[in-house]
Amino acid sequence: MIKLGVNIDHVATLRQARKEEFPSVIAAAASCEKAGADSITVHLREDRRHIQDKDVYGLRESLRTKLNLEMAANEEIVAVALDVKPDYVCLVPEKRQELTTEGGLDVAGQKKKLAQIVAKLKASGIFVSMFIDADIKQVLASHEIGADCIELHTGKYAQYFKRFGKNSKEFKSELKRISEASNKAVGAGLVLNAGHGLDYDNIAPICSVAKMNEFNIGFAIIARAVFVGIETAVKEMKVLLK
Ligand SMILES: CC(=O)[C@@H](O)[C@H](O)COP(=O)(O)O
Ligand SMILES: NCC(=O)COP(=O)(O)O
Repeated sequence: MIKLGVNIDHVATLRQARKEEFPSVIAAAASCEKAGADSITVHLREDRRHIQDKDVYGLRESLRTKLNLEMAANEEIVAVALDVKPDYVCLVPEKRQELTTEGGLDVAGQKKKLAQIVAKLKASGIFVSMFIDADIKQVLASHEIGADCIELHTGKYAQYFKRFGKNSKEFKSELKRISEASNKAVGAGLVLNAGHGLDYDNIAPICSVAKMNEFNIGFAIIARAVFVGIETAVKEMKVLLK
């Protein structure tokens, strides 16, 4: 069964709307774990639009499963990661003006810088993942710089599912691209994860990708939780990963 990492950024989005102390990110994570989440993902952005440093430190103490910290490859955030020591770090691209993550990290274009950060994180016992597009060049570069894992960006997969439909040539071509990048990653000994824009409608086709380790899913689960509660929303997604 493919594991489920739940990204709880948007519990913090709601809290930050009023700069309140509730809804609690710590309590949300505990509910996700109770419902069967295999890990909890939070994205500590440079602009702190949702997750705050205190959330990351609090989750480090409170989680029973694993803490996956998504972050940009910058000095300030790397220092936080080295202090918190999450189980996993996933290096992602960030642009302040972006609504959400728009693409994968260009690992191939900055190998020297990223290799140094990967080495520092791994020396602290942190498992390092690279958030990349389904591009063989990026997969090979991730392996070259010593990453343990890749997380394939499924934003285009989700867009094409919605815009063209699962039987369209556009969607099938993107799923094929994901499968090819996945095979290359597994062949290189990388752990294979995927995420971004995955939801209850589009999750089935990507479950067929061989050796998929874990999906990181956030927005769709938190949106569903508004109506059914977070435990039910997580359980409903877990069932789809069987
Ligand atoms: C990297 C990725 O696709 C998401 O995990 C990321 O967290 C999206 O950023 P927001 O959560 O700020 O939308
Ligand atoms: N890395 C993907 C993630 O953690 C969640 O992305 P989304 O489901 O909120 O789009």
